[in-house]
Amino acid sequence: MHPLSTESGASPAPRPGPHHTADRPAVPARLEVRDLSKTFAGVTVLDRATMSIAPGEIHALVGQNGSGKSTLIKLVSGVHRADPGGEILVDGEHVGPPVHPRRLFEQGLAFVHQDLGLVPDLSVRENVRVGRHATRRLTGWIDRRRDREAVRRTFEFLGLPLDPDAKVASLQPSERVAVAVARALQDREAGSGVVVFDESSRAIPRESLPAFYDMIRLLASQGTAVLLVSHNLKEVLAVTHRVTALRNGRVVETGVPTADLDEAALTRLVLGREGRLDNLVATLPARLAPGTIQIDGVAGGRVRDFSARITPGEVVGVTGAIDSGLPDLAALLGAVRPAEGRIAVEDRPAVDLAGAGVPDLMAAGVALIPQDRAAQGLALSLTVEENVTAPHLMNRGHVWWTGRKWRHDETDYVLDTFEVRPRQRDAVVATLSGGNQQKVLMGKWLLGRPRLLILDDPTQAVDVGARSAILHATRQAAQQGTAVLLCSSEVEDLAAVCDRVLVLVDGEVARELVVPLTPESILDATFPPAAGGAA
Ligand SMILES: Nc1ncnc2c1ncn2[C@@H]1O[C@H](COP(=O)(O)OP(=O)(O)OP(=O)(O)O)[C@@H](O)[C@H]1O
Repeated sequence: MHPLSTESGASPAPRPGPHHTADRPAVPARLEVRDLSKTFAGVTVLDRATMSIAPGEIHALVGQNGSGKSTLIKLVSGVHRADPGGEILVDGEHVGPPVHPRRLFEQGLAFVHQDLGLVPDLSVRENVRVGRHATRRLTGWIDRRRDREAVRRTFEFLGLPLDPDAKVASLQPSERVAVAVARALQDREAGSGVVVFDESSRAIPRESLPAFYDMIRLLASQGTAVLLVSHNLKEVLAVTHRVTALRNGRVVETGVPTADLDEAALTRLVLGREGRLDNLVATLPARLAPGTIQIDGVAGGRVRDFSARITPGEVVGVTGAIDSGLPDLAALLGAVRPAEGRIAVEDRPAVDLAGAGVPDLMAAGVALIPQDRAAQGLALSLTVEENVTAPHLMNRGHVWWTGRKWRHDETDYVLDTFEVRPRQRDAVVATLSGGNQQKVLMGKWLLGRPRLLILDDPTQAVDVGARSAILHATRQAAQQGTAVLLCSSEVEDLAAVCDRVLVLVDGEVARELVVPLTPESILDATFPPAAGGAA
């Protein structure tokens, strides 16, 4: 088995202990939610959700973008107040709603969000103990020695020998997750509590995932319950014991044993229909158009020298390990980060990235669909229609009027192509779920028919159905003459849509793969087995 494949972290966790036996009283669920509902402005987005998790269980919460997963988590964590009528119990004790953060802490409910909420410049000790520092009795000063001891004990329990004085910025991604977990679980007995990982694995590169899964299994083996919110169906199948699926705000199935599911069955559970990821290179073959896009000598961050030649109509993938420069590349090419290098689009004058900004690239026909959609891609306080049509007003509108029909039509096209939910042109983007925001962003840039489209991990945070729609739209954009550069570590995505894949090593293109591509061939070229050393 490949040391870095998802399977390397994939042996299922031991099953949690039985809920009750003939000679022992029934053990209450570690976490139980009963009939939790949430209504925003008259719209019920979660409707009487009920589920329970046993001590020692790893439970998955799955569902399409906008199905209500985050809303359910936010009701349990007290970020949102549930509609009247529901109940949250931990170890059989009522904890809300309303939920008080202090009560959650006492009951051992801990939440690890995708961004982890750590301060990179502070030490492990400072991050873990913030708000809970031990103080000296007489002076009230922070007692670093006691803090350090408390942190060391917590890491012992997690099986990780982390130095409490190390800066968080210097840690591996999986170690950072451990710091977030340690902060959540400190001062608590081993085996107690519930840890909710809300799409946390998105913060972790592929090569560090096995270590993260091992930590989850260790927590569960000690009796802690784990709730894993995830769009990654392979991860759900590999790591969890049971699954709860939400669809349109309702629990459609709960407590389904993962052992009874395969990827197709889990996809049906999420989507309510089949959702196979086709090989789009075969179904939508390349239609190369005349012209060339030449990228030369791009450098910045860990990227030392990236050059590529792309033909309009071609989808070229770029991949690499976390330290290859891949995470920096799209932002450099899109002039979002300071960069050197040049991009020449067909016969237009080359854009010098050293002096260029986003408007220069847009004028040259280059569009970047960034990862950080809130900071770089979307105006969160505007509506879907305003976001989708804003970049095109100058082309489609008129000096005196902006036109309404084309704006409605193009917004409807995006809403339908990507199945954005809710399907409302006037929905404020901030109120959409994360995955639905991603779909709006993709549609917004595809409508502009760019000459070069740079995609930065476009399927992160999207459900299995939207992922297929996004990859389909990518291939279609290429067929209409756009040159596409897809920067991604998702080997299934790359294999499904790319005509070629460039592999970055140490900031330079080290290998080039051509069709036929498979996830395995891309993985092997990215992490050659001889290199070994899985995390
Ligand atoms: N503050 C809010 N105001 C109005 N509607 C909201 C608000 N927060 C969430 N919603 C709506 O509630 C629904 C459920 O959103 P939620 O974020 O729970 O989905 P999700 O399953 O977590 O999606 P994703 O997988 O994309 O993160 C969506 O239709 C969303 O637009």
